[in-house]
Amino acid sequence: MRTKEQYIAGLNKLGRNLYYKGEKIGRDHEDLIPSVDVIGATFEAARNPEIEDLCTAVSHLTGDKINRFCHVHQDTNDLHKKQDMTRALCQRTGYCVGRCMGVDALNAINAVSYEADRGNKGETGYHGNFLKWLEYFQKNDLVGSCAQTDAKGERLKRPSKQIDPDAYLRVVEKKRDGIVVRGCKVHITFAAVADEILVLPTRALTPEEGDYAVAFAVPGDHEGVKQVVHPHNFRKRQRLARGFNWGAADSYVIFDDVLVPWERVFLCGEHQHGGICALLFALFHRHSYSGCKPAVGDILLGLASLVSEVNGIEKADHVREHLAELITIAELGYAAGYTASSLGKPELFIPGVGVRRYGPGSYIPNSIYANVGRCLTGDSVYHEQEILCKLAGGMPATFPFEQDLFNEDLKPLLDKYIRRNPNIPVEEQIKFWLFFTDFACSAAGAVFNYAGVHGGGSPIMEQIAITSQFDITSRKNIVKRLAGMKID
Ligand SMILES: Cc1cc2nc3c(=O)[nH]c(=O)nc-3n(C[C@H](O)[C@H](O)[C@H](O)COP(=O)(O)OP(=O)(O)OC[C@H]3O[C@@H](n4cnc5c(N)ncnc54)[C@H](O)[C@@H]3O)c2cc1C
Repeated sequence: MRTKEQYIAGLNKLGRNLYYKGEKIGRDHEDLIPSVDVIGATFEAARNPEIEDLCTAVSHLTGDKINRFCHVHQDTNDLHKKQDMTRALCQRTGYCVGRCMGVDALNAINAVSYEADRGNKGETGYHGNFLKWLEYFQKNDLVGSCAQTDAKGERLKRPSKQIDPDAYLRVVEKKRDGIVVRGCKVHITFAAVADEILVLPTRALTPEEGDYAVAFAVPGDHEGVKQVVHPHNFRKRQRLARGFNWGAADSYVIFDDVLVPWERVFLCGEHQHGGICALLFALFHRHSYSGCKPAVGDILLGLASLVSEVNGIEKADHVREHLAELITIAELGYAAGYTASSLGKPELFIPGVGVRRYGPGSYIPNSIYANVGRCLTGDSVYHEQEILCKLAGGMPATFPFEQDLFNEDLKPLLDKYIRRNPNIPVEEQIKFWLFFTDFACSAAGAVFNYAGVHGGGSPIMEQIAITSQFDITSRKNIVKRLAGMKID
């Protein structure tokens, strides 16, 4: 396994294909440092005796000890550990830990490449390609990002009905040495600081949309790949350092006629498997959300509880109600993920087919529970913010800048007027309000809320997943029986 320093050294060897504010930048740009530190924390955790059991696994390919973010889940215990690792690391860094997109994508592709080869009666070698790539990925302890979301053009039109056929990434040419792909994947988190980008389809596809059914992996700086990067960082600090300086960076990843060698192609043309790959990545990712969202819930609860203390209102009745609500959302999200892990099997619900054994025996979380947890917690994001806003009052919106807090003319006056609870030193109150502002009332804070609602799919997508596979008929029959009605 690599150290954080080795990861950074690897990043700095990548070619300059990142565009930011009109310039080409290196991966050592100062606005990417918080993102690098977040991913760096996943390397440190794998070597930390306190948490290494959660953060490492034994490779089913080589028997080597590997970072859990590179692992294919072999049993329900692996699913539980991924969920708990995600919660623990998000608590440590203060928000998204970034490496789950890669592990979720590789687990989806592992199963889909196997099934596609089986469907093709062994005429394709997708799974062999994938396992070879996976061994390289695990041995070198690489960081993967997942590029699923396409530009998508007109929302109500399918890929094949778009005016611009490149609105969804597609294969434009098949050559002897590889495939040529064109398109743009948007909002790709941490792609700028990842070693590898795993690409897979966004949606269900029809037989004439085989060119869109493509999955592959390329290095982050692969020839023809351009990334337009948007970092989300907190306001810079000079004097009052945070416990962890969290940040993220999302990219528009443009594939400008990119040649992908055949050995890195894991699916190419099988439209049903393309749709299943989209669904399966979303499922693994919604399961990861049952780890990260409860961690964000832990931070929201800490903020709500501390802000009540700082404001001296902790004994007020409405505070108890709000704290109970925050705990309920986070813990129900966790419980749903826990159940999804416990009920995990090498099985998948396939729309129009039903539940069937899927993949080479690796474990897939239960889809109903992964989806209901994600739906509940994603839909609660702005309600949680409303609770924080009600408890905080207006302070986070107008809190003075750090330079003013330390200005010698102003410091005694600001200390005097910022102080609320006499039992908490004013310096502690200042640090608290600065962090509260970062988290709940900043540009980066606003981005997290969008990520909380849409990451892993908008709530409507979970509602479709839930209602399309839940046995609603049997519930109608319960009522019919109780009501004395005829059951068909
Ligand atoms: C901060 C952030 C990080 C992300 N990270 C990643 C990542 O790492 N990798 C990745 O692949 N993706 C990532 N995503 C993308 C995320 O999965 C998408 O935002 C989500 O799936 C919604 O897609 P969209 O943004 O294109 O929304 P849109 O599809 O534009 O949705 C906008 C509205 O249109 C509606 N709509 C869309 N299509 C239809 C339709 N056919 N019929 C009816 N209504 C429709 C939607 O319900 C919604 O109300 C990230 C998103 C965010 C915000």
